Amino acid sequence: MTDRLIDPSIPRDLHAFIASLPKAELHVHHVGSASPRIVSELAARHADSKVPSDLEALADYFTFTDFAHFIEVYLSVVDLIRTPEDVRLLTYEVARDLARQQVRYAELTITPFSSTRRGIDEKAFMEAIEDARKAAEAEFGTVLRWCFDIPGEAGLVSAEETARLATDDRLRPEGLVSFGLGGPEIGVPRPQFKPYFDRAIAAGLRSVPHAGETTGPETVWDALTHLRAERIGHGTNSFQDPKLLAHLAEERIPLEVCPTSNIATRAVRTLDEHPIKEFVKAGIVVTINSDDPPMFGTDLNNEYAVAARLLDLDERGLAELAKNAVEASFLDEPGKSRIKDEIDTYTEAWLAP
Ligand SMILES: O=C(O)c1cccc(C(=O)CC[C@H]2O[C@@H](n3cnc4c(=O)[nH]cnc43)[C@H](O)[C@@H]2O)c1
Ligand SMILES: [Zn+2]
Repeated sequence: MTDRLIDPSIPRDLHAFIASLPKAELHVHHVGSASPRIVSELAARHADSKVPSDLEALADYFTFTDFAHFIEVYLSVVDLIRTPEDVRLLTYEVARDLARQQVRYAELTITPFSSTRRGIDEKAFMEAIEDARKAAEAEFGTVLRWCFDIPGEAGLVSAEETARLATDDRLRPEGLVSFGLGGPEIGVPRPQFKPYFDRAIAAGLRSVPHAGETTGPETVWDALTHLRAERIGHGTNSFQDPKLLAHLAEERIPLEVCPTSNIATRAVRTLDEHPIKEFVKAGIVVTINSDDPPMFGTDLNNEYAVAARLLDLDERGLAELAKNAVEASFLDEPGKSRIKDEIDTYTEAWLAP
């Protein structure tokens, strides 16, 4: 972690514990993980883009007035990814950044529609992500899996295309495990996506839509009822509905909580007002994630430090949080046990006198 991200209210040794803690990341976007170095390299390569290539200007560019502004900026970065080699490089570098943070397993949300509609060949796109996935696992030991998400605001044409790319046996990549729904929620009702989620689920994919990030608890109910969500992306506004909190806890539907993202997109005013504490109090399985880390000036380690502060966690509490993510993942049982054992061994060794 860079010094810029060190929270002075957290003891330095807790930061050190987090930095080496084996972790799983369940909610992180492909393009949203492009490091400033990659964005600046691509922006310099494509001079017609409005994305600045200067690192300082980039920090300003990644300051958002609201969620709509965030999506506008996000799409300008999408515009920089123009060839299968850009896709491969981005994916491989994202894996490197995850590995540096001791992330053993990550489910990366990819929006293939945004790339194919911009002219990248669909087969070449799949080959690029798979090639990077295999290289990353061999070289860094980080296991990557994919979630293909519908960019809801782009309409049902994007839903159809995403469902096709996710379920066509000639295209569907080996690493694909789940199906999601992203983008703005306002004016994009969840129920209209039911047929596409039905197809994805029938093809063996797991359902992980974003919901309750920028709209209320009714969107989370819709995601559960119509899209058969097994985890909820964000779910932030669930706190407004005690019945929903009880349901999420009872059914053990994990929330993919991304605290800094919620502040950066102005979905929540301040970290101290974040409802994560209410989720834990309600008995919900909380997982900690980074969403679009460089765009939000964060990384997964920093999100764990934020959680430690907001939930008043020590090393054992942080280890439990890390195990929640492993348990809520779509990794197979032996894979889950391996990472959970590694977390326990690491924690006990750290705490040994
Ligand atoms: O690609 C297009 O042409 C396009 C056209 C219209 C709308 C869209 C989108 O809305 C793309 C949204 C994009 O945002 C990603 N994302 C990243 N972080 C988040 C988040 O915290 N909440 C929701 N969406 C997020 C998402 O994966 C989509 O790729 C695209
Ligand atoms: Zn997200």
